[in-house]
Amino acid sequence: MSFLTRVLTTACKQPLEWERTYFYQELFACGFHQLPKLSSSPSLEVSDKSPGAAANKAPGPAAGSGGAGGLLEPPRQRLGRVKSLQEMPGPNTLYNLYEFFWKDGFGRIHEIQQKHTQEYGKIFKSHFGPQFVVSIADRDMVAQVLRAEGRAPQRANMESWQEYRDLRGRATGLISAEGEQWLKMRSVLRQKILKPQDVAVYSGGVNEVITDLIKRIHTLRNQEDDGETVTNVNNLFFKYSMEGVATILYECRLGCLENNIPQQTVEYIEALELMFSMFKTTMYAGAIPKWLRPLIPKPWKEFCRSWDGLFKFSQIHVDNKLKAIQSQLDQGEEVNGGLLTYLLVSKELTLEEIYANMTEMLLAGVDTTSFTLSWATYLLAKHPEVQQRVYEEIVSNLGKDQVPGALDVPKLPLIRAVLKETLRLYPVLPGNGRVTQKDLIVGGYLIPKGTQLALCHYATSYSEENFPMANEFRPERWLRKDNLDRVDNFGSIPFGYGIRSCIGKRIAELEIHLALIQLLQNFEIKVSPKTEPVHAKTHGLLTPGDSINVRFSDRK
Ligand code: HEM
Repeated sequence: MSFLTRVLTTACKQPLEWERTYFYQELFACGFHQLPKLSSSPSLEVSDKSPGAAANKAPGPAAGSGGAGGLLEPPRQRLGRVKSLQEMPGPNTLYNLYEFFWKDGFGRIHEIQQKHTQEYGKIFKSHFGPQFVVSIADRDMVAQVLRAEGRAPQRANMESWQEYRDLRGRATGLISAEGEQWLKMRSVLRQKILKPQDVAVYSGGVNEVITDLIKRIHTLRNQEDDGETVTNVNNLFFKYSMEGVATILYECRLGCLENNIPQQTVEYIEALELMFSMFKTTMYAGAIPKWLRPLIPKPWKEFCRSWDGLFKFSQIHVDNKLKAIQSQLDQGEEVNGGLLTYLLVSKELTLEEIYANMTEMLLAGVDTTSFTLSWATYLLAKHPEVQQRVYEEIVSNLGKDQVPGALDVPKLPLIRAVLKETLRLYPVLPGNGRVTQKDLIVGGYLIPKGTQLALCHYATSYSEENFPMANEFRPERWLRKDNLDRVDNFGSIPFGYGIRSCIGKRIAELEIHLALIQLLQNFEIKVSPKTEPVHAKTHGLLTPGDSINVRFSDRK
């Protein structure tokens, strides 16, 4: 999902102006109403908190109900002087070019966020040649920006994605669409996968995939001398995530966890790898104007080749489903199924839109989930005492063998806390982007409409103000002491927030929670002597920089 990093480097673009009618409706649907009710503030669009001040409060929902459209002028006497972008600190262009192109900054975007926050404060500007980005690394300011969003927020300039789709006559999916087009698709898809109860029906299918995952672990560890180690566990979780998400999206099995993976699936994986391997080339290519493509054709050609592969794969599976539905209808049978069946039968989206959304959701759903599972496994192996507590919680609620369903997960707050803490320490998307759709005053600066914002989630996740002992793995910090206790925190919003947040959040949670529960029921996960401390690197997403090798010892 290299769209994130494109966000960080693409140019400002003038967006459309939107009203904000559906914002809270969607916000509540996303379950984010549990976020802290925070202090009152003159309006949603303004915050008088200086960047350096302690971040304990963010503008509250009530404040957000203020009108549609442009900047609500703050009472000047409260805000003091509103500063211009010229006055905002930040690294200069030359330094950025040196850092990114010479010192391989693209692999360290997460660390650079932290470094720049320390050097320039919680709001700073950066230039990448002609491109201009305002970075925000403060949880209150992030909250302010996201809560002020209109009805169709613009994530970033997705020009190259759009160009490919125009070239091939393809539709846009949720990730690449904007404006009314995005709103239409989002309102269809959100009805089917945005709430925990929507995805609970997929527990059975996901559990079948987990059975195969466990079989695969047995096969892999038997190939090792110690009979326990699985090297580069991310390879395994990649296959699990792909199989799991395809079970939900395509309503079929792909065979990723078999010894011999079907050719079609192998080709898809190659296309996906190509998409990621060319991440850096694409970044460099972003700076190359179109007229130079005849001279430097490779990045654009590879980009198109990879998208061709991804679209082809989705199209095959969507068409298969369509044929199956048609034959059921021809025989007068009732048609039942999941998301894809619903989309094909209801015709709320065109066939091209269905291809595009299936392609983009699969792209968004595989690596994100597998990296998170890899990190969670790594952290549990490194913290046996935490693992033991989680295991005891599972055994006392479900026993050693009971296969969990989605409805069991709320009984296991620690497993949920493990996922939240994993995503705090390793947010798969270390930052996110927005293009402002109206003038805003943030951190005392006037940010004009059309400015590219980078929301620095990695930096806020590691801020001691937001999370005491931030470098430590402490899942308990996410446990609620009582019903009134609020543990959600804008410092860590790994799935984003509000109307344009991750639509696959509930799918990812289902896949990860159920897999972790069954893994712990079956195995004690231990660090392998083959594993050095693993550091994160940015490669489009925040990925493990080295192989994670773990031992899966049978539970006695
Ligand atoms: C641990 C796993 C995952 C993480 C951490 C994650 C995180 C994110 C984030 C941060 C965004 C951007 C939100 C924003 O701009 O505010 C996003 C968008 C998106 N994600 Fe996920 N994601 C995960 C899994 C999935 C899965 C499993 C799917 C699909 C089945 C998926 C589909 C999408 C789509 C389609 C979007 C674009 C939504 C839109 O623009 O309306 N994601 N994700």
